[in-house]
Amino acid sequence: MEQFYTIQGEGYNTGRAAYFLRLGGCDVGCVWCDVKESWDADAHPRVAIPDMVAAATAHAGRNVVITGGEPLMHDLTQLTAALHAAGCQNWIETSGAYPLTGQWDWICVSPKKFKAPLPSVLQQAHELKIIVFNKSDFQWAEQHAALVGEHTRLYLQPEWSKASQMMPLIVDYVKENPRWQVSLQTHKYLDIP
Ligand SMILES: C[S@@+](CC[C@H](N)C(=O)[O-])C[C@H]1O[C@@H](n2cnc3c(N)ncnc32)[C@H](O)[C@@H]1O
Ligand SMILES: Nc1nc2[nH]cc(C(=O)O)c2c(=O)[nH]1
Ligand code: SF4
Ligand SMILES: [Mg+2]
Repeated sequence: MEQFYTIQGEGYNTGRAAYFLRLGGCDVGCVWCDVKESWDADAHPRVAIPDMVAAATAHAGRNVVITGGEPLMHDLTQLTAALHAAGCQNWIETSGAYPLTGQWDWICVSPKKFKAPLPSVLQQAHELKIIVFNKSDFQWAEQHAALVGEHTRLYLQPEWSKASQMMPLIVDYVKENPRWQVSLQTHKYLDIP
């Protein structure tokens, strides 16, 4: 759908330069999704893998974030192999609703109520990032934390439109439950892509 070189705004790798490949297509249907224009894969031009790799490696950074849309609706075997061959570190942003394909250096799973994550993807997550839209999401967060590995990093990220209401609850929760950390969509505060 789009490609851009920016700073990873969220989660464990926040603040690090990364080239984003946003792949079209998603059927998860989050009511608060901040890229609904990504949902229809056919609305976006197809780009060949060598062209994506060339664009990604035209910058100083070598970290590539593959996101969407839901990137795991595509078989990512060839794209990630080509990026690795070009010396890139491959990071994914996924809901976990589809089986994991490809070679990954960092896996961020952000599970959704609208389409459940697969246990096999949760078990491979380096990072679990829960979007907090209302109070009930803390209990829901714990249900998913029980399904990831013991070394998986746990993040609570406010849903953007609810951030001012949810941040005080997130702060209190992290102080009481220090295995969790705060994640903010810092790129939105920085006004960068
Ligand atoms: C747009 S999604 C694309 C990747 C994948 N479909 C997923 O949901 O993980 C990228 C990240 O943005 C988060 N996100 C989407 N809309 C958001 C919003 N309104 N507020 C906060 N985070 C949001 C998602 O939970 C996910 O972690
Ligand atoms: N800067 C920046 N960081 C991000 N981290 C995850 C994003 C996404 O939409 O997947 C995203 C994004 O859209 N921009
Ligand atoms: S799974 Fe990701 S891309 Fe799909 S609707 Fe939800 S937030 Fe948006
Ligand atoms: Mg985003």
